[in-house]
Amino acid sequence: MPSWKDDYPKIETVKLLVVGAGGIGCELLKNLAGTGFRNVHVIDLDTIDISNLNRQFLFRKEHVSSSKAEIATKIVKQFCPNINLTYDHDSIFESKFGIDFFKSFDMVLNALDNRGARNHVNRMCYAANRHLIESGSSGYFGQVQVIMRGKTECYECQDKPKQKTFPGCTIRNTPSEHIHCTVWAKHVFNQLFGEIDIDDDVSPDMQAVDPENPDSSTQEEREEEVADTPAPVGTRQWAESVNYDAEKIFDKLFTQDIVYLCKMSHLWKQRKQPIPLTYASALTQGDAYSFQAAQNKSTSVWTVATCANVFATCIKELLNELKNNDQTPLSFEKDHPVIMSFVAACANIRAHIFSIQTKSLFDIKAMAGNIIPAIASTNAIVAGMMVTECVKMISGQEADAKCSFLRNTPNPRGKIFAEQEPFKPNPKCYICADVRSVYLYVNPDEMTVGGLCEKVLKQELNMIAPDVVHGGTFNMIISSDPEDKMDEMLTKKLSEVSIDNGAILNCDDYMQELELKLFIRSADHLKGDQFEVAREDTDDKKKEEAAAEVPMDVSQEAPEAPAEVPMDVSQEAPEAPEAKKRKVEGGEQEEEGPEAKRLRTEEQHPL
Ligand SMILES: Nc1ncnc2c1ncn2[C@@H]1O[C@H](COP(=O)(O)OP(=O)(O)OP(=O)(O)O)[C@@H](O)[C@H]1O
Ligand SMILES: [Zn+2]
Repeated sequence: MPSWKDDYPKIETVKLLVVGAGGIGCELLKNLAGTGFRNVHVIDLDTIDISNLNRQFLFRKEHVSSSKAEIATKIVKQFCPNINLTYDHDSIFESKFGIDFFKSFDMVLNALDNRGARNHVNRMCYAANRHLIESGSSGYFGQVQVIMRGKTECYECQDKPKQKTFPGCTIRNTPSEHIHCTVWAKHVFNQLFGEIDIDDDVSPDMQAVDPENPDSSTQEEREEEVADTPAPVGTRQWAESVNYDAEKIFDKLFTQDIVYLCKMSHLWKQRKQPIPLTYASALTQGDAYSFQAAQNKSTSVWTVATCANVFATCIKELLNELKNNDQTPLSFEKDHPVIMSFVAACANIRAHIFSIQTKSLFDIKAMAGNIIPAIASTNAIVAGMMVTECVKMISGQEADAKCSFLRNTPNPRGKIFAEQEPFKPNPKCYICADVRSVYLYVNPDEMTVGGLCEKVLKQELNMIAPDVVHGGTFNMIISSDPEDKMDEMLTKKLSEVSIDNGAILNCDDYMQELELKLFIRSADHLKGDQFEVAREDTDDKKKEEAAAEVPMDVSQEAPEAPAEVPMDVSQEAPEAPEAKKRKVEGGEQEEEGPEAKRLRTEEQHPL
């Protein structure tokens, strides 16, 4: 039987790197082997979880807890012994996977599940000048993006919508939906056992103005309400002072803090007041199942008494885990039964207190882990499209390469599968443009150098080990070399190291071979480490727009119709690109980035 190999002989010689051996990765490896690819290396950091077995078909029950990359390699080799398939059980962020490593492959295929890793591979492929095929799926939505340096958009050319965040005061003071309680419970977990982030405080916020009724109280009234009550103490500090006694922690979180909240009467003028709950009374509310018994009831809603029991057991278990790990902070992991049960119990008790419907462990896990059901057939179609594009790209048909989308409902042409030409690179992209710049809006008297490093450069801009030099003073502000001993510098406010409005910072990430300029713009309304980033200077943009504006009465002409959008992708007309800052912290949901709106393809952008 004729095979693709006859028409595309390069299939047998090219070397491919596959990053991720999960839902899409398993399908992809099987397809590559079946198509005749002979040289493939796969990297995955994870081990097989029982919940993967329904769709990651290379894995069986006996493989649970083994390396995904290792087992995928072993099983593919069983049905395709000729393949030279090798693996690493590691994170793609490891320094051993540097630019030279990427250069040792002809092409890279991503089968990842998070933006940080995708951004990183995008940068490495850009620096190594290797084509990349990106993929993603989310329920019935699937997407494949072809990325060719200098020819197409890169993965980061357009801003992507941020994950939904909630105002801090809703989480701390006035939850109205279960998700608010779940977010709060995750913060409680971090406060007690994880890395403390001051933005994740869980005690009542007495400064908070009611977000839904901002005029319902004055500052004086709010201070008056709680004048005779000492402000709540930090959760970790409290827990340590009572030796992590579960009952006492329960009573602080669900009795004392709630009593304090009730005193903030302006919050309860138009909504139901929460009802404080003691540990002793919680144990009397319904059947009290043990932690073990509760695990078998993951799809039923636990009683308040069961939640209290689970809460207490989990505190003991997590404290032991902390001790056994030399006090290394724990991090939230939805597949860790004790952590997840703690979060579920805590969220449900809070929901109960605020008269919000409680939920099952299963449902809370989906919310806490942002789980959208993974569908095997979506992954299979996506992996199939990746191989099709890969074959085109290795065989001189780059011009025919397409981005493709799978939708959950047919488009106006009656299709659920759509293809589109890849877009040209965005000249304002801070990864693939010739001049790379980012405008950073901060309050230089409040943001610290440490905040700049962790929150802006690492978390927002996904740098791995940034070095930063002040463009005016040439002083080193941040160093990736621990020998430079910059600890004291990290505690300084930006203004103390001459980073004020107009300053330019030269940032460099050695591993990603990424250099970019950070233009500082002072924004006094921002507090602490809050910041906003933009691809262009929004002040200049506004001036340009004002200068270009035609006085209303001079032109009566209708605005020009916008350029056509490829039919298959969207029937909506594109909106004029607009410079919009993205608010990153501070809680409000962010606006879409400038060009993200252009095509209105967000529904089809699960990547
Ligand atoms: N930095 C990274 N380096 C290597 N592999 C990674 C990295 N980040 C994520 N991955 C891998 O990418 C794969 C993505 O697969 P998938 O989306 O099916 O996720 P999953 O964890 O297997 O499933 P689920 O999230 O639904 O439980 C995972 O196997 C994950 O371990
Ligand atoms: Zn780009």
